[in-house]
Amino acid sequence: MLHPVSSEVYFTFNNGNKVPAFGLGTAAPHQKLAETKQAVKAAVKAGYRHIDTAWAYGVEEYVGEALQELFEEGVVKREDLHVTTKVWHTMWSDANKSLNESLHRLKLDYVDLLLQHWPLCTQKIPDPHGVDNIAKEPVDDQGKPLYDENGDWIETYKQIERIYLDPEDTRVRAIGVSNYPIEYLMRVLKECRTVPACNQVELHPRLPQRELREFCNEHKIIVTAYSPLGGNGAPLLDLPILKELSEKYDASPNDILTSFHIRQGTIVIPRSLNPTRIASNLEFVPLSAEDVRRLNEYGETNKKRFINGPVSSIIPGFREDFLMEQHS
Ligand SMILES: NC(=O)C1=CN([C@@H]2O[C@H](COP(=O)(O)OP(=O)(O)OC[C@H]3O[C@@H](n4cnc5c(N)ncnc54)[C@H](OP(=O)(O)O)[C@@H]3O)[C@@H](O)[C@H]2O)C=CC1
Ligand SMILES: O=C1O[C@H](CO)[C@@H](O)[C@@H]1O
Repeated sequence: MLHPVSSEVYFTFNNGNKVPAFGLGTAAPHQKLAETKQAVKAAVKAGYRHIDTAWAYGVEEYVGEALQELFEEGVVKREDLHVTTKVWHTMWSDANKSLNESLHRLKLDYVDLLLQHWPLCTQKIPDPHGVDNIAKEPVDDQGKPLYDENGDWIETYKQIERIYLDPEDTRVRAIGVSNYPIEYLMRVLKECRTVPACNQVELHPRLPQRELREFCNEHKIIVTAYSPLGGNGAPLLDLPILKELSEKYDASPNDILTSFHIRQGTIVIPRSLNPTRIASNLEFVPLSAEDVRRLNEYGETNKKRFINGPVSSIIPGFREDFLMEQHS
């Protein structure tokens, strides 16, 4: 039986919109932001139809240049692409402004999915190295996070929802959240009209997030796995269980890690700036249910959250992991 390549697998959001299960992540290292343009072009030419980006990555202009050239070259039409962007926590009270800045840089008049990037409200602190000269992770001289004490994290989702529900506003096709724990999702389900289409969270064999995935599945919120390879340098590629499964299925560790998500109905958005890697990691590996279970079970005793820090450590789940890392 022929298996589809990962870029041919589509899921359906709770609003009926289709979304490619496999996408390209674009959170490039600070010194390589401009390389995002060639990465996006290589990905779309290789068959990717889902680009994940964000106001905070500082790459939207490069993504926009790539998309404009791909449209002009006839490689792909806008309607055949899914583009996600996100509202950062320094812009917690300015979702509309953030969206407009993203659309301008992306050279698009709509995005397929707008996410609240973090359920946090932080202060706008000047930083020449930040996006729009605003510090990405504002902290004081002692490293203490500078939250906006007037802020309520749900306000950002409510602003995004107002944009989405306005029949005159065509800038957003679906809305969702990122880095939301169950407790925060429950508050949104109680206080808001729109069930998030997606919750984008760190997800991989060292952080399987079983309870969160079950909650999201129960409420028809599609989970998107970020940092599926473990972030910079892809530390997860060296897991012993991956070497075993790579041999068993005659597939690369990358393809095992991404297929693991698609097999369980999770969107996955690996990042690479390497055109050869981008073009080569599209094989969908038909992992058995037992091997999917084993990969999820691995994290029960080998837990590791790669994306965390002082600013995110007030979020349930992140807090415990941050303290554990501090004392390990
Ligand atoms: N919502 C949120 O808060 C977050 C969202 N994200 C999203 O998820 C995406 C993916 O997560 P991210 O943390 O970027 O990282 P990934 O887990 O996707 O890993 C990317 C890294 O893996 C490397 N890599 C890929 N393949 C190989 C290989 N075969 N051998 C060696 N190294 C390899 C890449 O290097 P190279 O470029 O050289 O291939 C890069 O350094 C992000 O880009 C972003 O879009 C990420 C974090 C948080
Ligand atoms: O989306 C994001 O990407 C970076 C790390 O890759 C993280 O800080 C942010 O949440």
